[in-house]
Amino acid sequence: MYLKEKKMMNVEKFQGILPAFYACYEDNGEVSVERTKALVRYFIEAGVQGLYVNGSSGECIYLSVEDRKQILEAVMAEAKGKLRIIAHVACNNTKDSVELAKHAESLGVDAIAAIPPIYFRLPSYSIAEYWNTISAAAPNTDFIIYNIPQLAGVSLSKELFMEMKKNPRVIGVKNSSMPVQDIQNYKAWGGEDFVVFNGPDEQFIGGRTMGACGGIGGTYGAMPELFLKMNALLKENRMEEARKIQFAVNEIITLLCSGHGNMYAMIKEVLKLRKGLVVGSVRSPLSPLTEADLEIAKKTAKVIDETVARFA
Ligand SMILES: CC(=O)N[C@H](C=O)[C@@H](O)[C@H](O)[C@H](O)CO
Ligand SMILES: CC(=O)C(=O)O
Repeated sequence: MYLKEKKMMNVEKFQGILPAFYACYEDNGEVSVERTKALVRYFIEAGVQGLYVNGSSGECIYLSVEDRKQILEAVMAEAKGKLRIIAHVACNNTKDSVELAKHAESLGVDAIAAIPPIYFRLPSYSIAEYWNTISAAAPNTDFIIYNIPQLAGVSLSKELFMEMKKNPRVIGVKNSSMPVQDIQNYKAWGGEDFVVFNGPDEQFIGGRTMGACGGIGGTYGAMPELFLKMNALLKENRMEEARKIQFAVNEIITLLCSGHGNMYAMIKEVLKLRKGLVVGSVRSPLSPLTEADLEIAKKTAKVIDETVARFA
């Protein structure tokens, strides 16, 4: 008798809490390798399952191809073998995206991901061709579709989904649309081992309940303890307790968004206050914090600490 090695299911492999990684800058605004590595170490210590690198929260839209390579290299240097790494590689033109896809594969990431091309409203077949060309540039790496219609201006229709399903490397969708039913649909169309991540942090428990195996989120980094706790409670079917945390988290997200400066600048300040991590501010045209925002950051950090002490 022999033991046949069981291949790990994708829904197991990508289970859990995968914070969207933030761009880390020097004080002069250039990408910081050291600060990037320090942020990775923070996430490892926090006990998250993986990271989503160079996505919306990573300010990908304002980074150069070189910046993005540098960030991913720094992340992989710290995280390889310790965290699942999904590299978002879309650049709004096929050529640069292909370059980043090849680069990501060469570093051994667990998956690549891409938004659709923005600005011009392209037909579905152009979007499919864009994604498939990117995927073909990383032929040994799984591909995840990033559906974020409110920002990208395109939503992942059934037609486009079915076209993409023909590509065997397409294993999942990171779904940031607001209807949680989209998650149910992608699961139903994708099949048992199709991975769907919840996008909107404000409805994490909703997305998980509708079939998401995990979440990728822009605010997880400010309070990973709370998302990890919600996920653990959901696994034990302790919905009432998870809901209490979700409601508290949503108040925190409202605070994070209440400054004059951009939410990611607020989160980075909160990281400094809570954990002593210095990762710089945000890149223009995103606005940095004002003096008055610093007070909001202090209040938010305090609320997070109190909420963690209460629930996690
Ligand atoms: C639109 C957007 O950026 N969505 C992110 C990813 O799905 C979320 O993680 C948000 O950052 C979060 O829900 C805060 O609104
Ligand atoms: C999830 C998210 O916010 C990102 O794409 O970075």
